[in-house]
Amino acid sequence: MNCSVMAPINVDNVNGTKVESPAKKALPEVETDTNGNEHKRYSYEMLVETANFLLSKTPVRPKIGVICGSGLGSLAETITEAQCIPYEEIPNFPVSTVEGHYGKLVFGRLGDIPVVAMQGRFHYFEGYPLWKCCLPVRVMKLLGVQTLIATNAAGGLNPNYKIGDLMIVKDHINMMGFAGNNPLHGPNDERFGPRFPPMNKAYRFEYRKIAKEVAKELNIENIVKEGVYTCLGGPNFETVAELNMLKMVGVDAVGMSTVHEVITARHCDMNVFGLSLITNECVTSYDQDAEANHEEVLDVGRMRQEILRKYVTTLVDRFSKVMKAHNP
Ligand SMILES: O=P(O)(O)O[C@H]1O[C@H](CO)[C@@H](O)[C@H]1O
Ligand code: HPA
Repeated sequence: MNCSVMAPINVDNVNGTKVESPAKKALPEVETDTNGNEHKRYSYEMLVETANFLLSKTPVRPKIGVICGSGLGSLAETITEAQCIPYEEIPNFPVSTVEGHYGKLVFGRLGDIPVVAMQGRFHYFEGYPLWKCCLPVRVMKLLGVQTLIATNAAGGLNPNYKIGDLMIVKDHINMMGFAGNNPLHGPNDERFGPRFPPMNKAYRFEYRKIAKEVAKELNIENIVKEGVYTCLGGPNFETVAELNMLKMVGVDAVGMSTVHEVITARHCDMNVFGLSLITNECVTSYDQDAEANHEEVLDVGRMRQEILRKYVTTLVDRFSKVMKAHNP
């Protein structure tokens, strides 16, 4: 990736009109509903402003969006004709505070497919409410993105998983949602999606099937697994008792992200593929001496960067063919 930051240009925005790129400014994050109750959230108009700003900065019209997990930012380095926009310059965007998350949006091409990648995501433990963590997903939707590839680093709870394995996410358990913390909490804006979105097909079956075929073609099927992911609030790693409870309810990999992004993406009818890099073994016994740590997470990301780049680039190509077949 040779990242250029281009001068602002005037292009069609999501409403089909010409826009000037505005300087970054903070907009109010409070909306009042029909009963006069105030809710902290991004309004549709704020997100349109953010999308229009981005469209005014780049001629790329992305069809696929990639969220790079912890230590997986190098995924975006395969992007050609890249234009990087730091989060600090984007109206309404939070900033990344976690090591291994650069804090840039990268527009360009993977193969010949126009894409946008987040080099750095937002986590709840950084102090951002879930609706704020998920702002980029709705912005991607407004940019024209139809498919979201959400990657993450995760602890392997399934005893058959080894450090460095890749887990195709088959499903998730929304632990934070059990306690009422959901990115869709609050008034629903039908322009994004329905009040009660179904979630039983969160991770597109067709993409999971393709991902298994591609794993065979690339000769990495021995490290590619499929399983259930859960997100906890973090930032602390889990206790032994917590991990054993999660194991009992069918969790294969544990992290602190992704679930709320996927819920937001499905709410606005994006197709989703989820991929976890197993960066550490979850400690499920009091006899084990190991302790999870973020350095190891980043190291394993570096160790697997070549394979991940090749795998994700190939998946983008195959997914785009499916998208064209459904939407000629
Ligand atoms: O989910 P991503 O962003 O990949 O990061 C994972 O890695 C960090 C812990 O090392 C946590 O932020 C966890 O969520
Ligand atoms: O073991 C883990 N737990 C939670 N989040 C994580 N992110 C990477 N590894 C882990």
